[in-house]
Amino acid sequence: MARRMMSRLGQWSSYVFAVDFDTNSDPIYFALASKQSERPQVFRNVLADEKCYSLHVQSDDKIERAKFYGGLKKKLSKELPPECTILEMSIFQPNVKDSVIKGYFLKDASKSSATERVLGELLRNDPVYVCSYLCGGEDRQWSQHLWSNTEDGWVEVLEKYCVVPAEKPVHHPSTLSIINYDVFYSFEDAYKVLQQCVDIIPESKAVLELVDQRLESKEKTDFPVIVIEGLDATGKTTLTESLTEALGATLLKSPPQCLSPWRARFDTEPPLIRRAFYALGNYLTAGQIGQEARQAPVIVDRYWHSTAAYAIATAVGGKLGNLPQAGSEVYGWPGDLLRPSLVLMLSLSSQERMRRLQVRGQDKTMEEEELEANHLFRQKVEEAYQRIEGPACITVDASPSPDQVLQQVLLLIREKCHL
Ligand SMILES: Nc1ncnc2c1ncn2[C@@H]1O[C@H](COP(=O)(O)OP(=O)(O)OP(=O)(O)O)[C@@H](O)[C@H]1O
Ligand SMILES: Nc1ccn([C@@H]2O[C@H](COP(=O)(O)O)[C@@H](O)[C@H]2O)c(=O)n1
Repeated sequence: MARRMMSRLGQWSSYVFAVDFDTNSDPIYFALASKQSERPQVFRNVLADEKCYSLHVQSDDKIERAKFYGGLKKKLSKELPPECTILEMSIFQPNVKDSVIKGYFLKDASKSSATERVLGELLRNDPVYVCSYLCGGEDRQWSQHLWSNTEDGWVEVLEKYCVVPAEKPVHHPSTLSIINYDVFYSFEDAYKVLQQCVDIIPESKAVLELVDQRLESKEKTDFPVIVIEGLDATGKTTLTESLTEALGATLLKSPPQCLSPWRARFDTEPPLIRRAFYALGNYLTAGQIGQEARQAPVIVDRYWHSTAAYAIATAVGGKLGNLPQAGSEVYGWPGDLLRPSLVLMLSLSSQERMRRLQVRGQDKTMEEEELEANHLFRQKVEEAYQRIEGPACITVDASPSPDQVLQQVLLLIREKCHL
């Protein structure tokens, strides 16, 4: 296993390592070299005398990688000593899509050998490779030592590399693997992921059978299709119901009702699988839209913007500025997904949204917990919503009363859709 990794790191000169020591600042970027660099020390100010390690998931099967990585942090948190800090880490080739290898960097302030024991077990049993980082010599330089397990189960240390500074890349590494890992831009790409999950997630078969029976959606619809978007508790359900009545429209939602039996199951899966599920939900809804928009206007509660915005905001680590720039291909609309006539995004102050959440009193999903706890995540979702094109969303102030919001939206629809 480690030998295979060596072949991968054998090209280490083209790889950069990124460690997120603080989500509010840039990662520490470093590379590996056969000899020390005269440039400033890499880990100065972030490491003292802790023992440091890294582990990365390595498998040619992206489902296996996603599944194992999805459970790895929980496993490490459970088995490592509490004094061991777990930091996000990635190895990547700058500007090379799909080159990211995700993993963790461990700062171990414990005095025990528990961490090495846990890492040795992982190396022997799982698709990972493990390295340790040592600081030595008069010049206090850091070096990376690759582990390999031997036939009799011991861990030996293979060649070492010098840790040297690397330039900050143009794009944050987390943006290099969004396409077809966090967001799917074609039916086929999403479908393939669930096909590969049939053996490990039996529910995938039932979802695929439903998707195989989906209605074909036309590019153009006879009646307008209006999508209502927004964070949780902004008033989408309230507005879509009143809009449906006011316009004599048909109300649909994504994911569609027929996927409800499996939604909670796929919500527990890593992004690769979960987002493929929601992407297929949009295609199912698109088929229903195409059929219903022959007879009447259609109102849709969440659609592509929700799927892409939450996935991008979840995938992109660190600062708000790490989001791909507006105009990036990640904000594009799938070429094979029905485009609505109008997308309205309900906007609300955090305070009012939290009030409405509390008044509603429903259980919060993990994502709602994250939105509530993590201001940075909420900013990324809202910013990603605004950058999605094809069509872009129009922001609507959702703070007035339900009826005032309804009247405001009816005016917009009449203006934009000539209804
Ligand atoms: N314009 C409004 N003014 C005050 N309260 C509102 C308004 N619209 C909705 N609410 C209330 O806010 C709460 C959330 O509304 P609603 O369920 O429609 O939001 P939502 O966006 O569909 O939420 P979620 O996406 O989490 O399902 C409900 O208690 C609802 O009665
Ligand atoms: N088209 C969609 C709709 C939803 N999602 C994901 O589900 C989350 C919660 O949706 P609720 O309607 O239950 O609030 C949402 O935050 C998205 O992560 C999606 O991806 N695509």
